Amino acid sequence: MSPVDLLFGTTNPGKLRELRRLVAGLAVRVVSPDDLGRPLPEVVEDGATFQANAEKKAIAWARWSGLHALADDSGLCVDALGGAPGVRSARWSDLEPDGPASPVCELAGVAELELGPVAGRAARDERNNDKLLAALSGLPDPRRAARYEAVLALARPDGTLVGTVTGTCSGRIGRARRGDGGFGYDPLFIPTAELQAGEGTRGRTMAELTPEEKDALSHRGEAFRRLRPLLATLAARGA
Ligand SMILES: O=c1[nH]c(=O)c2ncn([C@@H]3O[C@H](COP(=O)(O)OP(=O)(O)OP(=O)(O)O)[C@@H](O)[C@H]3O)c2[nH]1
Ligand SMILES: [Mg+2]
Repeated sequence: MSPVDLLFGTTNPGKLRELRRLVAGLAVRVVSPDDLGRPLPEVVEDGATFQANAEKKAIAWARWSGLHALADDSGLCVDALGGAPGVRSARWSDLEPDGPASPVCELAGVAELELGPVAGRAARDERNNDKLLAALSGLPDPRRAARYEAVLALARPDGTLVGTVTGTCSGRIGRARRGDGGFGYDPLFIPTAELQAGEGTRGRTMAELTPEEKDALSHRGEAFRRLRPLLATLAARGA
């Protein structure tokens, strides 16, 4: 039986890397928007919740591609910031242009234009992390609690929804970037499981974990494990 094609409707290479790992063992072939070689649809993420955005993206990508499509809307929610940045995590630092300049790019938004989408995203992640450190500056550990949330939505080619699943990962925001794995806020996010790893351990950030270690405890890994039975059924039916 040939694997079923599943479009992963994302513009985020970090998410795509993780999803390709997570489908291992399933008769599913992950197709990226770039694989289809057509101009990407503009999907405005104007939903107030991760679920609203994930479902909107999944439906739009399914209809655009004619394939089953999976979309992920996710983000970082910081207790001391009332749950911000939340659904605005990707572009948080662009929202108030007076955020601290990134070491990579002096002016907000210039990176995206001049360095291209990948370097632009890296520069934006740098600015987001600068802003997060500034926003929590001086707060003691107990006030630096945060959680990642991920919502995965699966849509049929006709744009109807198969299902939506969620995952979360609690942790704490560190005081300095550590590690070069993962993406986005990972260099500052210390999972609770790492903080409980034992007396005297400093707790590794998400970016210091191996990919497999991150998948085992991340919000995306948890959401995907809830999605797996739906994908197995899809694959068994040959979509
Ligand atoms: O360090 C991180 N490790 C993670 O595991 C993670 N998951 C989400 N995030 C942050 O939240 C935004 C999602 O925004 P988002 O869901 O709109 O995705 P995106 O805009 O990057 O791509 P797309 O899937 O929408 O095309 C991302 O950009 C990141 O800043 C993460 N940061
Ligand atoms: Mg997005």
